[in-house]
Amino acid sequence: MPTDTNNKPLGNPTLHSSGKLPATQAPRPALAALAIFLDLDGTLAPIAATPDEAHVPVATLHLLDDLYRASAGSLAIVSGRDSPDIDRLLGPLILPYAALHGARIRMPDGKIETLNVPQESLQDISAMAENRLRNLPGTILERKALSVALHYRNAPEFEDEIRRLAADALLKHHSVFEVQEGKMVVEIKPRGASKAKAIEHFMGIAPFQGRIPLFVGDDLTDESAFGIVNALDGISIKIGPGDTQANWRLDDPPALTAWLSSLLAAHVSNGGNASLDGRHGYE
Ligand SMILES: O=P(O)(O)OC[C@H]1O[C@H](O[C@H]2O[C@H](CO)[C@@H](O)[C@H](O)[C@H]2O)[C@H](O)[C@@H](O)[C@@H]1O
Repeated sequence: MPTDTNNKPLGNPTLHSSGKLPATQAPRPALAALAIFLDLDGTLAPIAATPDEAHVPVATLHLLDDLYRASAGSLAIVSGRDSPDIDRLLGPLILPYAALHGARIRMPDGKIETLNVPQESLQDISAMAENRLRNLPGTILERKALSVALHYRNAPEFEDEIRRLAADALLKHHSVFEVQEGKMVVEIKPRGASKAKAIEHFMGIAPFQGRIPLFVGDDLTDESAFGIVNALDGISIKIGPGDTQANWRLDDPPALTAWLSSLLAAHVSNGGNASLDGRHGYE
């Protein structure tokens, strides 16, 4: 039975139409006890027609800043995006992150750890993708430091072609790369990199260590993270519809910001403040 911040049962939860409980009825640990991990696209930034058009609303940036402080820095972004994109989308905030599906991590002290990936293989895949996508108008090739994303949101008729392209690319490079499907996208990412491993890594270090992990995501790449968070007795929340192993669900990014704001409000009404000396842009 879910409980509130005082461990009181919340009563009879009503199932979300999807068969998952709405996260409004999830346990609500104090922010000081939480390790907060948030996906970016589809979770903080509403899905847009192209990667460049996505943005995080300003009110969400302020909320993240407050949560970061109130949780004493125990908040990280866990995304498939490349690292410069994460900083651009969240600017002026500079937050710990796992970028590129966990292949690159910025630790709480600012140090960056990157998986070793053979650049020749990546270039080979990129060149092949560029060549074949030329014949698929409306598709987008997103080149990232350690992966490539093949987008078909604006050309759904090429979904099968894109899947074939990714499979062909892996014929030669499957020992170091693997396919990650997502929302109207097929990505070729470093084999073994995962959001689950990134969260495990963060959970082994301060200030995350010893806290209850919370992860919120919306997409297939988030499923491994839901799995590890469940295994650690944390709180896993899926944004939007679709099968998931997350334990809770919220409808969309505004529902998430409302829920996170309520955690912050409980923190403030319990006498908490948001006090971490600022590397952030909102002083
Ligand atoms: O792990 P995430 O932070 O959710 O990133 C996953 C991928 O998100 C981006 O693509 C998705 O969002 C785009 C903008 O809304 C949308 O146009 C696209 O269809 C989605 O698949 C991003 O471009 C990828 O690099 C991320 O891996």
